[in-house]
Amino acid sequence: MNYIIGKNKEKWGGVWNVPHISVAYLVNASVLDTENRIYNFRALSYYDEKFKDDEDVDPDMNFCRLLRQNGIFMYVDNMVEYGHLARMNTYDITRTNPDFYEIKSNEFEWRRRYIHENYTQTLESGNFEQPCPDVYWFPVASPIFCRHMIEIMENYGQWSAGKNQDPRLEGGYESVPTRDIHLTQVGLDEQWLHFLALFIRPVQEKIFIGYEHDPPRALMNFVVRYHPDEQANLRPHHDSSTYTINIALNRVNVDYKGGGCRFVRYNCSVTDPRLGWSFIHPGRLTHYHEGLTVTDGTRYIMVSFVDP
Ligand SMILES: O=C(O)CCC(=O)C(=O)O
Ligand SMILES: [Fe+2]
Repeated sequence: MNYIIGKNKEKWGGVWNVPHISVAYLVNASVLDTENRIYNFRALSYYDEKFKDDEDVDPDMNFCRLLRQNGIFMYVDNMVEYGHLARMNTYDITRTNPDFYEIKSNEFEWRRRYIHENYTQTLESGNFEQPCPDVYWFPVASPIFCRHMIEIMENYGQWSAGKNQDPRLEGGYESVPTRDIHLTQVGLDEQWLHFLALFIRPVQEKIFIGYEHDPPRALMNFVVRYHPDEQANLRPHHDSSTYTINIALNRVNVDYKGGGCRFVRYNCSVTDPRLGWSFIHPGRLTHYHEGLTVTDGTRYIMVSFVDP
């Protein structure tokens, strides 16, 4: 009912007196006044002497029955936006930043919290900045996205050695290794594919016209950590991707100095990445590129090789 009416508020908006409500309600505190003991607040809907041993009594039914018996009216109201219920059954509180894992089950909240405030407007306008030839740049991740991603990785803590031998890979060998953590290691790989399909694919289709691959595939999704004493840069290479996503998770000249990405063929560097903005560029042939040296602090980026 709420769905149908919600779409036609002018015509159908109102407040209805109803005999039964469930799941979510606003209750005037006086109704639950413990002095009057109409209901026992301790067990709210369950408590009723008569049914206290009956496990089959539905809590909603019993609660509403008690209200009716005591002459307390119940209403459904679609005139005011009170919010909505998040799904909690998928929520895994053993994770660092469990909200971040909820992109599929609580997409509405996820989007509001983790997507950059200018993402939609940029996508709709179709005006994407192009700092180097066929390297485009767009806002996608909110500052909280960036912080939560770094926290998830640092909390997990098992950064790779940045060596050629890499037991996480099928062949056991990475020719251009970074010090990184893969999303599979923190249980975010499925969520990431959803993120690519929802938020990256529409941008890609507007920029590289005629390439349509739905849903996008990606096996290599990882956060790189650059630090002068660890890995400070990345030598020129191609990515094993049709296109690559590279999101800046922290701020140049605030969190680190130096860094950035240079495209060798065009002798073009982007040295002023913006927090939560992503590059999108072809992975092979023309876009031979390198990670420039970080001279101070720690630089974090989220990289994804899409359609390998
Ligand atoms: O440091 C950068 O921005 C480049 C990273 C990169 O090319 C990669 O991880 O494949
Ligand atoms: Fe790369």
